[in-house]
Amino acid sequence: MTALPGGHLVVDAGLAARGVRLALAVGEGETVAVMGPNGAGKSTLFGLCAGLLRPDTGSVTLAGRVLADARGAWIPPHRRGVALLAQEPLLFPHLSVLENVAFAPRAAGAPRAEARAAAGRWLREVDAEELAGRRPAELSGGQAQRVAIARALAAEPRVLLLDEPFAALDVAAAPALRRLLRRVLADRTALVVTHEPLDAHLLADRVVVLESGRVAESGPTAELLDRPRSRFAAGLAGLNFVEGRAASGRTTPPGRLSVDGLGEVSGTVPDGVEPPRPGEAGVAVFRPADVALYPVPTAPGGEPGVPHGSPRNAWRGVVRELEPRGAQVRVHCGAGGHALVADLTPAAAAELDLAPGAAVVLVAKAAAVTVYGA
Ligand SMILES: Nc1ncnc2c1ncn2[C@@H]1O[C@H](COP(=O)(O)OP(=O)(O)OP(=O)(O)O)[C@@H](O)[C@H]1O
Repeated sequence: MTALPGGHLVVDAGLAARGVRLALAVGEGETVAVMGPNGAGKSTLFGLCAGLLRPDTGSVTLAGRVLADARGAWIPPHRRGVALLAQEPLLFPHLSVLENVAFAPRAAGAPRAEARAAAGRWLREVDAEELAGRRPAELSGGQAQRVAIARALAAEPRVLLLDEPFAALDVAAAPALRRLLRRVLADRTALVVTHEPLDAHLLADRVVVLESGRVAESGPTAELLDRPRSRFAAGLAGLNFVEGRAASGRTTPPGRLSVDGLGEVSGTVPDGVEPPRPGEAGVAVFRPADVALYPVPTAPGGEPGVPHGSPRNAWRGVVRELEPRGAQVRVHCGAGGHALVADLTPAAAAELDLAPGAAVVLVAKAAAVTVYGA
C-alpha cells in the first residue's frame, strides 16, 4: 500500500463492489472540496470516513489512529471524531433546537446543564441563539441547516464532512450560510462535496476531483480551476478542454499539440510551467469567449471569412445547440469529434444566422490557448 505522508486524515482505501479505490490525505486544519460527476465516488468516500462503509482494501486513518481497514479494524461511527453533515439537516423533530444541539455533548457523557450551556455556545457560534426554543418544524431551510451545523460542531469532531451543504437551500438562504461556513471551516479539518466552483474558491484550500472511483486530479483551488487537467475540472471552470500529444519535430514550438480530429493545435505554455515534451500527453485549454465563429467559405481554395494575422487555430465544425446565457449566447459545436463551445453576443449569433446543424469555422488565437502537460 502506498503511504501518503503528512496527512491528518488519510484515506488509502477501496471498495471493489463499487469500483472505488481512493488515495487522498487531508492536512490538519485544511478544507478540501470534493468534486466529481455522479457516481464518481464522493458518497463512498464519505461513507468510508464516517463509518457507514467498510473498506475491502487499504485503510482509513485519522491522526495516526486506524478508523477502519481491510483486515477488520473498525472504530464505530460515533467514536471516530468524524461528523457527517447531510444535505438535509436531519434534526430530531421532537426535540427543541437547544436539545438537538445538546445531544452530542449529552451522548459524550456531559451532565445536562453543562450540555445545554455548550449547546448555547454553539448556537451563538452559528448566529442561531434566538432559535434555541423552537422545534425543527418551525425553522426555515437555512435556519435548520445552521442548527445542524451547530449540532455537528457540538460533538467537537476532528473532521467535518459536508455533503453539498447548500443543495437543499433556496438561493436566497445560501449566501448567509456560505459566509458562516467560511468562518466555521477556516481552521477546521473538513471535506466538502460541492458542484459549485464558487464554493470551492470560498471554502476550500484544495480541490480533489474524483472520476470513476479514482482521484482524477487534486491541487490548490485557484490553480486547479485555472489549469485543469481533467475534463471534469475544465467543465467546472467553464473552459474548452482538448487532449493531445506534444507535437514532435525540431522546429515545433513547445505550445503545439497534435490532437486527433483537430490536427495541430497551437497555443502558449504559461510562464513557470513545464511544457510537455514531444510525444508526451498534453492538454489545450481555452475560454469560450476566445472562440470566434465564421461561416464556412463557399469558394474553394481559401477561408475568406477568417482573418489572418497572428497565429491562430481554425477548425471546421457543426453547431449542435444554442444556449442563451444572459448577455451572451453559448454555441455548442462539434469539431473533429470534440465538443467545443464559443460565447458570442446575440447580435453576432444572429448575423451568422446560427442554428443547429449549421457548418462553421471555429477560430481560436494561439495566444488565447493555454497548453501544458496532462
Ligand atoms: N448502495 C450501493 N450499492 C452498490 N453500489 C453503489 C451503491 N451506491 C453507489 N454505488 C456505486 O458506487 C460508485 C460510486 O458511487 P457514489 O455514490 O460514491 O458516487 P457519488 O460521487 O457520490 O455520486 P452522486 O454525485 O451521484 O451522489 C458508483 O459506481 C455507484 O453506482
